[in-house]
Amino acid sequence: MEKQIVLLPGDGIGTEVIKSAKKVLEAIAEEYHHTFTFTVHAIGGSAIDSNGDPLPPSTVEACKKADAILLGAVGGPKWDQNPSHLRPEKGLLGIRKALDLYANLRPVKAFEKLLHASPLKADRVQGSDLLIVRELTGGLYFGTPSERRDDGKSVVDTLAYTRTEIERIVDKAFQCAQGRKKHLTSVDKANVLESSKLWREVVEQKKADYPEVEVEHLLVDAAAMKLITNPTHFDVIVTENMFGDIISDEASVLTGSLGMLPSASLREDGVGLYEPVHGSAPDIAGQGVANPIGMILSAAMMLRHSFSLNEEAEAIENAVQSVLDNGYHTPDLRMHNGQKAGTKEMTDLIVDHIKTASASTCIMSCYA
Ligand SMILES: NC(=O)C1=CN([C@@H]2O[C@H](COP(=O)(O)OP(=O)(O)OC[C@H]3O[C@@H](n4cnc5c(N)ncnc54)[C@H](O)[C@@H]3O)[C@@H](O)[C@H]2O)C=CC1
Ligand SMILES: CC(C)CC(=O)C(=O)O
Ligand SMILES: [Mg+2]
Repeated sequence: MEKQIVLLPGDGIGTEVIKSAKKVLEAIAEEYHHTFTFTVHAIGGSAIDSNGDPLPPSTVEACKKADAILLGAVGGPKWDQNPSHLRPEKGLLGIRKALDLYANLRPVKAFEKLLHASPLKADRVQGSDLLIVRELTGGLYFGTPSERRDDGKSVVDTLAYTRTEIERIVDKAFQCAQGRKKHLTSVDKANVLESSKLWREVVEQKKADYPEVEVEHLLVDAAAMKLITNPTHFDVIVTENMFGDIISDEASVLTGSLGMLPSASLREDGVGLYEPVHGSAPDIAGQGVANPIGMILSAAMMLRHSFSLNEEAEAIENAVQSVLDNGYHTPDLRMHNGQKAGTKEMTDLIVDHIKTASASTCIMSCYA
């Protein structure tokens, strides 16, 4: 298979972990006989520095032509005081909107070996396996007006959704639930917000189209509490943009680190951008210690969702699992035992495992 992949490293640890994903994909290409061609384009703070624009038109054009996109992370203190239109985050929001990537899938799975890396009690975390389906192109991050008023004495942000925008993300979540444990939790603030009342109405209406899926509604404050007190209660969670942003960082605590979580941002036709859930982590950038697993698992999601390469995606996931099972982990995972590894070492261990596993599969099939 031949595929064109656009890499958007961005800023901070984004530039470090994207190298890991590329290395892993190169190993997959070699072992499974695919041709992946990578081109690098600017986004975020580094694009402000190079092009005076957090999302240069050339980046958007390249992304539109690509078979899939991998993004590291954007942002950093250097650009924090910039005016809103020159913030790195505008680049990320801009590419999501430009490609209509409305469905953000954020799987959260507690690895057995890392149960003690979570500050939560291991017996609570054990067996956690949930999927957050976050609406990604509407809500507060995109509403207008969003501005200071009265010489800075007041301010307004706007939370707007159309029924159609809610319907398509709710449909996506029901479809995900159908392929999993058939339990859907819709998270909103329908006791206060009009937008949430419409959200709940749409979920109730869509229920009839997916009779096998059990549906519940939770208010976001209670959902945040239940997510860490009873995480195995959840299968698929569907929620609007900002609630999804917040509860997914919270859910990462189940895995031991924000650096573990991957994501896929999808358009209706399957076009996708894949990125870890974390940001540019300025506190550890440049030290070679960033956890590459969220980024590497995002590359696996790319293989599965954009290229239908399920076996190859599984090869990456199995390699990650094995390296963790062998006791290796980056320093963000607070473990009492095991072997600490940096970004490059973790990546090389994962690559080695992919190569060894593929070689042994070949030997077994040759003798079969
Ligand atoms: N998708 C994106 O590009 C995102 C960008 N940001 C931006 O990133 C910058 C920093 O934001 P923060 O609030 O600090 O969030 P962050 O996600 O960058 O970091 C939060 C904490 O988690 C740790 N962490 C995150 N990823 C890690 C990894 N792979 N390995 C080890 N530790 C990891 C960091 O060291 C930090 O202590 C800001 O400019 C923000 O706007 C934030 C979230 C998402
Ligand atoms: C620019 C932010 C909305 C990025 C973020 O925190 C996210 O998508 O998780
Ligand atoms: Mg976030």
